[in-house]
Amino acid sequence: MSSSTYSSFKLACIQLSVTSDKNANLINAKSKILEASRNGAKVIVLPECFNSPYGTKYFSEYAENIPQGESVKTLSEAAKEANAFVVGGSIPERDSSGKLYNTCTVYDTKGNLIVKHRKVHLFDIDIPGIIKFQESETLSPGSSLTHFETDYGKVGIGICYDMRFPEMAMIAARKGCIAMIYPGAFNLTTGPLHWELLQRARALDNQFFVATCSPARDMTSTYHAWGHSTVTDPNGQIVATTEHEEAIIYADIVSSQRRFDLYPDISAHK
Ligand SMILES: NC(=O)CC(=O)C(=O)O
Repeated sequence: MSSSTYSSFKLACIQLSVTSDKNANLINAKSKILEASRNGAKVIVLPECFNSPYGTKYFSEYAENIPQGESVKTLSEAAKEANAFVVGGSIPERDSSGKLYNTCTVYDTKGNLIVKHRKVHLFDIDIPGIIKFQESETLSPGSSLTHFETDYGKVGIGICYDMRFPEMAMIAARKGCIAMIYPGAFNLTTGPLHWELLQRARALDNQFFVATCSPARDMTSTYHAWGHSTVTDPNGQIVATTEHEEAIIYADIVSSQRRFDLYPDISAHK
């Protein structure tokens, strides 16, 4: 399909309440996916670490093999029932050698797992007395960039900290993506500083939509997510956002007039 024939679609970001009960998280995620679909969403996004609390001490316990694990099964069923593309936030993944990753899985409208993205840039921060979080204590980084085709155009995927590295979004744009989607969980320190600024910058630089999807904030958990799931348009304007409670936000995404089918792939330039 050429980019000129792509149509617009409704995108939903589910700012999910995540608990320490994995099964409850999966049931809640599926029910919210079906709710978003009833409201017309055709691409539905979950937050970073949606089946587990976000914290290095939890990753091993909640990790699953992909595609054998129960989270893939639930999301596949949900995508099929919803007849929508599902960007499955992220889950801790354990590969066959025992390494752990922070991984996003994506499903088509038939429930097929079409692509997975392992977080490339691991979030290591140490601001003495304020926040210390070291994903690299337990996780390994992914080593590839990820894009997938929908009926509406190509979409790029990054996870949270990946948003701080502009090259990923730029390459996605040059490859013809109409949007970049970042499941993410900033926090009460970095959220107010950079969450909105980064996504507006990525959108404006690349003249495409950017969507971010956070877990809802839980002040009883060890990591306090910023929330504020947001969709930004190619002008850098916010078209949908929310505060920090559980919520679903919706935005209409329209494909751009740029003709990537006619331009050389400058990301391949040596
Ligand atoms: N959680 C992350 O990966 C990133 C983050 O919180 C930040 O960059 O700030």
